[in-house]
Amino acid sequence: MVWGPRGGFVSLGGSGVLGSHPVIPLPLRAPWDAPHPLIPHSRHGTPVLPLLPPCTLSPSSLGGLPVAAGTVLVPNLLAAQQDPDIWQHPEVFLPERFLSPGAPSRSLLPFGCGARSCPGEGLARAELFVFLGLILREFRLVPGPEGLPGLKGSPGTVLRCPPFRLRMVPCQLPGSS
Ligand code: HEM
Repeated sequence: MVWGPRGGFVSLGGSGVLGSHPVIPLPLRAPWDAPHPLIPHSRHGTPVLPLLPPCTLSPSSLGGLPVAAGTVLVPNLLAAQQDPDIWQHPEVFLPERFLSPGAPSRSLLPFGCGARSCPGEGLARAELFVFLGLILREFRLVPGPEGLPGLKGSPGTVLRCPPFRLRMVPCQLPGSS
């Protein structure tokens, strides 16, 4: 999440763009002039849960193909979010991709979709916004000598970011002494 547009850093510490209240209110907008585009992107490209195996309870169809009851389907969210037909340069951290009017935001599926989509999505988004906002406001994030890890993630049941070192330098907010 410390990757900034085009591989640089996101660092808002000390800029005052996120206000100075102890708690960042949700309606507050990020400096890219749209509601926190970092949040969709923080899950874009590398969804936390890349593979989910639901099972059909009754006969159905998918893309015109019949699916028998009891079939285990494995939708690949990772592949969907890296589909080059929908996303330009899906491997690159580009939060501004969500700002343009025609942005394919509905193709972003970190929380799944349909009847079984994640019921915790609202809470997760709110938490991400508040905690990420606070961290970015209060600290300047400086990478260790090894630099930042790539954006691919370590495969497993959940897709994890490989370990890396980061220094969190407290920032002086404008107006505070
Ligand atoms: C960044 C955080 C989170 C991510 C990326 C995430 C992602 C997902 C995904 C992809 C699914 C499967 C959706 C599907 O099958 O189509 C799911 C299901 C679920 N999530 Fe989350 N989730 C997050 C946070 C949470 C939180 C905070 C809660 C609860 C407070 C939660 C509760 C659930 C539950 C109960 C299900 C199962 C829904 C069902 O099978 O009907 N999740 N989540």
